This record gives sequence, C-alpha cells and structure tokens, in this order.
Amino acid sequence: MRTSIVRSVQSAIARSRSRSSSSTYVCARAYSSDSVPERKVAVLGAAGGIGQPLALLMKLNPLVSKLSLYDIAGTPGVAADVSHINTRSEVCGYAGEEHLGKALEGADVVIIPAGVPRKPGMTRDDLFNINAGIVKSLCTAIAKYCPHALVNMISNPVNSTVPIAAEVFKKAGTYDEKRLFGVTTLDVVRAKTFYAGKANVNVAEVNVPVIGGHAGITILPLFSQATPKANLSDEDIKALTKRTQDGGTEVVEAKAGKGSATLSMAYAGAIFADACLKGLNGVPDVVECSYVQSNVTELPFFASKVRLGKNGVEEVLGLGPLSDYEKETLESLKPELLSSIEKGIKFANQS
Ligand SMILES: NC(=O)c1ccc[n+]([C@@H]2O[C@H](COP(=O)([O-])OP(=O)(O)OC[C@H]3O[C@@H](n4cnc5c(N)ncnc54)[C@H](O)[C@@H]3O)[C@@H](O)[C@H]2O)c1
Ligand SMILES: O=C(O)C[C@H](O)C(=O)O
Repeated sequence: MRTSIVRSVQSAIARSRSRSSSSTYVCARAYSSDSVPERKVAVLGAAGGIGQPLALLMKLNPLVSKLSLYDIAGTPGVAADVSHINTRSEVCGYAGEEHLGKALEGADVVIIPAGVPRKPGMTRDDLFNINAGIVKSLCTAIAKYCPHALVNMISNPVNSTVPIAAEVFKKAGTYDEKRLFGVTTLDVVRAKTFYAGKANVNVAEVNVPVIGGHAGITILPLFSQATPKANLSDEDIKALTKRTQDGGTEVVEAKAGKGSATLSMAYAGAIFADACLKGLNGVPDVVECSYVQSNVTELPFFASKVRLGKNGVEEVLGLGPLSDYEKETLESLKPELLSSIEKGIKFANQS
C-alpha cells in the first residue's frame, strides 16, 4: 500500500516536471483523504516573507486538499519545497500573471499577503499607493476565476484594502459581503500574548476580542472581556492596549528595514484560514475576530467577533459590554477608520 502511494507520488512529480519545463509551475500530488471535503486554498504573494511560512502552515493543514501558490516570481521553488512534506494536499506553484487564472480556478479560500511591507518610520497607510493597485488587480482576477471563494485579505492597509476589494467585486457583480474578510487575527494573537504575560495566566487559555480596524489607534483590544479574568489596573490596561496597537511597529523597528511581521502573521493567517475552512465544512460555533462589512457601528466595515459557517460570515456578533475607557477609545478611532474606508472606496471607483 505504502509502496504504491510512494510510486504514485513519484510519477505525479515526474509528470509535473515534464509539463513545467518552463519552470512556471510544479504540481505534486500527495495523499488523498476520503473523509474530509476537498478544499483548494490559494495564497497570492506566496513567495514573500509571509507567503512562504504561510504556505508551510497551510501544507500542514489536513483540511486543505489543494494548495495553490501564486506570486509574480519564485513560486515554483516554494511549491517544490513544501510539496515534499508528507501531508494531504497537492501543491502547485504559479509564477506570473498569465498563470493567475489557473492558480485561482476552483479556490474555496484565497489568502492575500501580496504587496510591500513597511519600513521604520512608515505608517500602514504609506503602503496604500503600491498595495491598493496590487489588491485591485488580484481581486479583479478573483471575481473572474473564483467568485465564490472566501477572501482573506492580509495586504496593508487592511482598513482600506478590504473596501477596495468590496468595490472591485461590486463592479464585477460578484460581491458577497459574507465572503470578504480583513485578517486581524495577529492583533488578537498579540493581545492574548501580552495579556497572558501581564496577568500571569496560561496563554493557551486566554481569549481577548479585538475590534475596530488594523492600524494604530483603530486597533481596540477589549481587555475588559479578556478571560481568564485578572485584576489589572487601569494603567496596566492602557499599557497593554498601546502595546497591542503598536505591535506591528515594534516588529518593523526591530527588523530595522527588513520588513514587518512575517512569522507571527503567517501563524495568525493560518489560524484564520483554518477557521474559514472549518466554517465551510460545517463545523459549528467557529468564531474569530475579523474586519468585515458590518452594522455593529455606523462604520460600513468594522472588526469584531464573527461566526463562520458554510457561506462564510454566518453572523457578525455584537461588541458586548465595554468599559468606559473602551467606549471612549472606540469613539476616537472612528474618524480615522472611516477616512481609510472612504479612501479605499474612492480609489477603487476612480481608477
Ligand atoms: N494583516 C496583517 O496583520 C499583516 C501583518 C503583517 C504584514 N501585513 C502585510 O502583508 C503584506 C506582505 O508582507 P510581506 O512581509 O510578506 O512582504 P514581502 O515583500 O516579503 O512579500 C510580498 C510578496 O508579494 C508579492 N507580490 C507583489 N506584487 C504581487 C502581485 N501583483 N501578485 C502577487 N504577488 C505579488 C511579492 O513578489 C512578494 O513575494 C504587506 O502589505 C504587509 O504590510 C499584514
Ligand atoms: O505593522 C505592519 O506594518 C504589519 C502588520 O500590519 C502588523 O500588524 O504586524
């Protein structure tokens, strides 16, 4: 049995090598699984700092049957590399725009970490001029080749790139607000880590919702709802809030010009994609925070807890009780978040 699987993998690799002589893509079939639904996940920007470890983590996910790795260059190598891992999914690497359609066809989940990262001294909004165009063209292709996929937007500034994606999909007639997500999981990951350290509780048991958006003061961790409960002072809560808001900058400065968070982001992106896949597969009660179309506040997009289901967003959950500090901070983040949303909408509609 094992020998025949090994032989079939070897012959699949040989077949893929012969058809990828131009080195544009490599496809290698691994193992099949009868009990779990087939799911194709595409990563756009897969040769980058986030893309590579995210490709690795998605290759480790047993819910994935096909892993499609797309970038403007470098993906055949990444695909060949991760394809040797003995997990379920078939891996294909596509390099160059002419292969984007093939990379996307049939995708259930598309994860987008394509675009430039920050350098010290930059805000996420400083990335807008380059990343807005990248996201727009990738979303145009998604609308064409996999209009029903769940889209996990990582590219910054998320506060604007998600509204850009929504406008592109609206124009193409494929927009479904239940299928578009800004990935804010890294804020939750950070809030959990920092809270566990300060409260001296087991980090594996910690939960902290993070609402708002994904940039500076628009990131609002709700430590008043954190569990397990801990008796932290107002000063501690303020310091934890600030550290969560500045978490990305902390990494950008530490990397000193060599980019922003990649490994922790890949981890966070893998958690969120896994939640999307579980929801699609009908696993009940899958809840994660995400930046989605929302009416929990007056802002058209807002991050809060979201219940995931077979069609993507099943329910955008309310904010729950907020402390006075959180109420005040929520009001103060709204103008900046609204202006980032409007900037994205304007860009998508004028260019
Ligand atoms: N949402 C979050 O929490 C979060 C966290 C960390 C980083 N980010 C953002 O993710 C993005 C990527 O960061 P990174 O560190 O991986 O950057 P990186 O430069 O290491 O990788 C980006 C990759 O995107 C590719 N790319 C560029 N244009 C493309 C296109 N048109 N199609 C496909 N691929 C394209 C590049 O070739 C590169 O491989 C940045 O915008 C960064 O700010 C978001
Ligand atoms: O901070 C950045 O520029 C990257 C990312 O948004 C992060 O939060 O780490």
